Amino acid sequence: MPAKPCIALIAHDQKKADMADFALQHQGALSRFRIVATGTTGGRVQEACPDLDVTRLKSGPLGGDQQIGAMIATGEVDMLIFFIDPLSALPHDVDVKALTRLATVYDIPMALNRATAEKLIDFQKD
Ligand SMILES: O=C(CO)COP(=O)(O)O
Repeated sequence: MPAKPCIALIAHDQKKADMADFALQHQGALSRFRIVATGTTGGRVQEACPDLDVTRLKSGPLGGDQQIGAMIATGEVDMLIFFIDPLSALPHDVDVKALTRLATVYDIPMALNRATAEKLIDFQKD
């Protein structure tokens, strides 16, 4: 069986409920991926969808965004869904920028809000 593609899931605090709901709604499509997530986001996704296998990395402000960026640079991530909060100041804003930059450099499909994520995940259904 070929290896599953990898999807990275990240959500800022104000968007975590939205991410948990998104994961619940799209459990079927997400189960076709290996899922990696920043620490707290991964916990919320796992809580909402206990059947999904989620690898939790460090929390975003403690390096999780950078870990996912490194995985993108080494070709390990095929898609990024990142629900960003554009209305709050973040101590690790530079990490967020670096991550979205690398996803652009490596031309990874990337959704930064739910509307785009819904479209991207729709492509995964057949
Ligand atoms: O801060 C984040 C992304 O920038 C998300 O990290 P957590 O999922 O650990 O909250």
